[in-house]
Amino acid sequence: MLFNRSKPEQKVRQLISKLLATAFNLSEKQVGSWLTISSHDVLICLPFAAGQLHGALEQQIRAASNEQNVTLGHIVFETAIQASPTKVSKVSKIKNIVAIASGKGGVGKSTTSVNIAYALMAQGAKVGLLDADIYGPSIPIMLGNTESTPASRDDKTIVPFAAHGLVASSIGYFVPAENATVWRGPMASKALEQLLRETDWPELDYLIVDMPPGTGDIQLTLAQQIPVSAAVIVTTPQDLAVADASKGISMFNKVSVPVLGLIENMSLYICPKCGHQEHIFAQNGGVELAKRNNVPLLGQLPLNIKIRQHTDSGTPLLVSEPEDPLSQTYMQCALAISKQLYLNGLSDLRIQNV
Ligand SMILES: Nc1ncnc2c1ncn2[C@@H]1O[C@H](COP(=O)(O)OP(=O)(O)OP(=O)(O)O)[C@@H](O)[C@H]1O
Repeated sequence: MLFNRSKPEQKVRQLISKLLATAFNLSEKQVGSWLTISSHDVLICLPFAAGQLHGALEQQIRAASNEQNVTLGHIVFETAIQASPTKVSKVSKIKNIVAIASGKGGVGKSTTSVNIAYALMAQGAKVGLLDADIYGPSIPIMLGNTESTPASRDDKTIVPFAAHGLVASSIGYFVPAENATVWRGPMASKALEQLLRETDWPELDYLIVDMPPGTGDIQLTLAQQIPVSAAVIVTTPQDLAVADASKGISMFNKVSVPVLGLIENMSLYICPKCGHQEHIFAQNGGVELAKRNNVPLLGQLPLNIKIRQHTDSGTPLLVSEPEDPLSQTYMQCALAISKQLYLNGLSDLRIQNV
């Protein structure tokens, strides 16, 4: 029979499906399509970036197969991220554009964008970073790339600059910060769209876009005219920032860009000498906002001098100290973003199939 799989193969499939379903809180049916089994060899093609878990998953699979006397050969993990649908036409070679936004300025949106970009890369995705913050393009400084100017190989497209393995570009090359205050939404979005479409990006799973802070005309036009797959909102826990972040969520809802969730930055300060914890910017503001809006809390980062020192000196934490617990927190946020975008795609499919 055409669909009759051999018994040992079926056993391997059942065992691995069960483990993956538990690990990612999905159904066995959902994870079943990730598996290709040939004889005793297994290829696991994950639809989101979860590189940090590959080793532990393999160990769990091998332990379970020993216990159940199931013979296993090679286990290979791959990352195969799908493109999500957008209203505006997509940029060639870029599967997903994820906007990182904040209602209020200075909450750590650029710092988060940079570290999330590296964390997604460390999780196994192909990632680029676009600095769209016309008011204060800080990405070149954070990537240690202040000297570079846009170059072109063919006088038509711009070559993005490379920084510690990441490709990036900045609107700051084209919009002098001192002029930004007089820019209107259509002007900013035109400049950004040109930069986006005329940059010679390599194949990317994700392009992270560091948006300008705020929820005004410029942000609304950018969110509408750029083919954004989804947005992530960064906030600090204090009331003022949370109120503005809430406006940010409403803005993306208005233009039907799904909000993947919230990252609460500067959640608390832990004294490195005595370990005392202080909620300098109030407590749980982001947590409550996420609950109120029924969006996931993707992660919480403390106020920590290492984050500032590394980012401000052009070697972000993920690059300089990838094993640091704070880097691991960024890794978990990156995994949550990637997985949430995948889950959004599943619910889109369900809607289309109704
Ligand atoms: N978790 C953190 N711990 C310590 N310092 C942080 C943290 N997050 C950000 N910072 C620091 O706070 C400052 C502001 O951060 P950043 O520039 O990322 O904010 P922003 O929201 O992008 O600002 P803007 O509104 O200007 O775009 C930077 O000096 C950065 O290094």
